[in-house]
Amino acid sequence: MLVKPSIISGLVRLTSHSPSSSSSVLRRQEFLVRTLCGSPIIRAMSSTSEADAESVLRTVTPSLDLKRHKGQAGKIAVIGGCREYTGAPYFAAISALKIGADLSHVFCTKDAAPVIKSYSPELIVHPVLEESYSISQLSEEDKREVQDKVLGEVGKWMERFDCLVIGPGLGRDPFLLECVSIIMLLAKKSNVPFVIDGDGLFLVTNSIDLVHSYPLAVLTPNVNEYKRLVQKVLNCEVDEQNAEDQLRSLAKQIGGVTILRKGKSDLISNGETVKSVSIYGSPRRCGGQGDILSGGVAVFLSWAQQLKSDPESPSENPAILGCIAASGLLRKAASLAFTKHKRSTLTSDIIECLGESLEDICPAS
Ligand SMILES: NC(=O)C1=CN([C@@H]2O[C@H](COP(=O)(O)OP(=O)(O)OC[C@H]3O[C@@H](n4cnc5c(N)ncnc54)[C@H](OP(=O)(O)O)[C@@H]3O)[C@@H](O)[C@H]2O)[C@@H](O)CC1
Ligand SMILES: Nc1ncnc2c1ncn2[C@@H]1O[C@H](COP(=O)(O)OP(=O)(O)OP(=O)(O)O)[C@@H](O)[C@H]1O
Ligand SMILES: [Mg+2]
Repeated sequence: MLVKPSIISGLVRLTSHSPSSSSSVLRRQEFLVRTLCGSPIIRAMSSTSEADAESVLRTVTPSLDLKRHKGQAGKIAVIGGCREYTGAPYFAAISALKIGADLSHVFCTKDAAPVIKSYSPELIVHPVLEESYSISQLSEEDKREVQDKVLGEVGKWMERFDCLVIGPGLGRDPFLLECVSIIMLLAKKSNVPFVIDGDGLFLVTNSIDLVHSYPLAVLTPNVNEYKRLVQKVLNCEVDEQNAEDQLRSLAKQIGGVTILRKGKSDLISNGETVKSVSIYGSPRRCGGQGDILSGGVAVFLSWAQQLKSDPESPSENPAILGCIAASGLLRKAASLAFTKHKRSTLTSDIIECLGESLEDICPAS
């Protein structure tokens, strides 16, 4: 018997939206859903497969080895942080360290730098980005000089980084975004992978060429950011009934970049495969959880890239592995934080649970 997945999802909606599950009709519907979802036909027809996030985490996380030197477990840079937002770049950068990267830099505006530095002495903070208001009195020529200086400051570090996270708390200032566009070109020239999140997605959605066909680009849109991407690139609205196919088309249309669509289940595609991570996280939706994820993707992607030199390494694309690992770990940490803090769970509580959650899957010794 062939049953379309859309019929199944319709049935799931029917049962889950009903006020009571006590009637015999509903019980029959629930039985049908359970039976059909468990059938091999339906499993084979489903275009998405649930990733085994724990096994990916075990595969990509390097063992701690006394022979390794500082930097080998990852050097990450976050490009973000402006007058309004200082939390987002901090969350991304500190999460990278808490997961296991050796060094975490933040390139932010001059106003944001002292604030971010004061959150943590662990981060290396570069107050180099400029917003329009701070250069409004300058001539066009002087503005170009400022831009060159910004690019020089970031460029001299570029080849040392294993991955960039571009966008958490970046803001939308036009002068700043122009500089960040050129930083992306520099990263591509040096083959440095990057994760685009937050306002970085605002920039990329309006200039898709910045990431088009760059295989080392990962986009991590939330619900709003995804909607804007779909509208701009596919020229249509988000289609929840065909979410996996639409995500695959979107990634393909952007030349095979990897997209992690955040939501109740995280969906990941590079235009070919579609994977989901649905393990239970937390019902708290406090701001900043996406920032943890972007820092995590950067670290796990870097580790998965290192594995490529190993002949026994998994054949899966490192960007996909990085997304699966980061999503799985964030969800596990969010769940643990929620058991401890319930309604008062905050992003900082989840960050505190990253170590314990990873330890549970990949013990340090
Ligand atoms: N503690 C912190 O520092 C945190 C900081 N965070 C940082 O916040 C930034 C935005 O991320 P977010 O997640 O609020 O974006 P999202 O859901 O698209 O927007 C919701 C609505 O707001 C609006 N809007 C947004 N930005 C706007 C702007 N600059 N100017 C004008 N409108 C703007 C947007 O409107 P629209 O674009 O649809 O017109 C939408 O309706 C990003 O840098 C993120 O990293 C977060 O990571 C959380 C923790
Ligand atoms: N409805 C949901 N149920 C369970 N988990 C969710 C849900 N929505 C998002 N998440 C989880 O929270 C993480 C962050 O997603 P979210 O959509 O909050 O990002 P964001 O809006 O970019 O966050 P930020 O506030 O950092 O900008 C995702 O990895 C996802 O696993
Ligand atoms: Mg976000």
